[in-house]
Amino acid sequence: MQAGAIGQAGVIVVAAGRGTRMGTRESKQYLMLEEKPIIIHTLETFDRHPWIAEMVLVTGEQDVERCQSWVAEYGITKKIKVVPGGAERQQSVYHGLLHISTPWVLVHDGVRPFVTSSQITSCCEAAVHHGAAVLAVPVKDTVKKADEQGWVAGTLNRSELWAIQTPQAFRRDDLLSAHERAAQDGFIGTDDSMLIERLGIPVKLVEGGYNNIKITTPEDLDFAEWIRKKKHLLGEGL
Ligand SMILES: Nc1ccn([C@@H]2O[C@H](COP(=O)(O)OP(=O)(O)OP(=O)(O)O)[C@@H](O)[C@H]2O)c(=O)n1
Ligand SMILES: C[C@](O)(CO)[C@H](O)COP(=O)(O)O
Repeated sequence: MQAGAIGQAGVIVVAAGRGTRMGTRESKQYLMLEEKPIIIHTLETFDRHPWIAEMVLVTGEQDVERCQSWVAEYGITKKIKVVPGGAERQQSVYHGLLHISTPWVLVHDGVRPFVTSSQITSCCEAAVHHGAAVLAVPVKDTVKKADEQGWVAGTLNRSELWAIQTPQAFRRDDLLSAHERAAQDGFIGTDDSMLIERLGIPVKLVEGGYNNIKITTPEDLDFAEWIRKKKHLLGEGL
């Protein structure tokens, strides 16, 4: 394996959520953005990346078939499996992980379609160098803690705060152990790094981008349209 490069990695793209905060009838990962479902934009970026050897798309059980059709229709070229997920994001990642055979694995939210090829590269390089890596951006707002009555309970030191994104890259065996340990302990985390951190494995932060948004609420769709238009103006693909 070339120094600094991850060699051949697998990616788990999780897309089995219901999108309750978006509130649309169609799950947000299947909404159209520039005439393609959001999830296809996400898959295409990983499909084009030279270090990604295999992909696992985790969807709701009821969506496996239509996603398999889309993968063919939109010409995804890499080895890809579409598998059903679980009730929590964490379970969906675990279901996907059971189908990964590469020594390194990336986990990515299906609803982050603006991840770039160079962000994937940076995340992979940092993982190989440091053992585990996550994309993140410095927090721009002042962040306060609140008490239960809605009063300010303190102000956090912003210079220490990062908003965590995906992809997140780990050794496959570490991630498997981390998920098994979390399941034994009944621990549910909001990202995979939390599970890795519980094993005492250091995780390196890699600067991501403020455009690598997770499409979560309706206003994110407007922002996604704006990012798409801006990328066109700049002559960049999605
Ligand atoms: N059981 C779940 C829950 C979430 N996800 C995926 O994890 C990513 C990040 O989750 P989030 O934005 O919270 O998506 P939803 O769970 O769909 O949204 P909500 O919490 O508003 O219902 C999404 O790509 C989502 O499809 C998943 O694969 N399986
Ligand atoms: C993994 C993640 O995208 C990091 O920001 C995020 O935590 C997952 O989203 P959720 O809304 O907490 O499920």
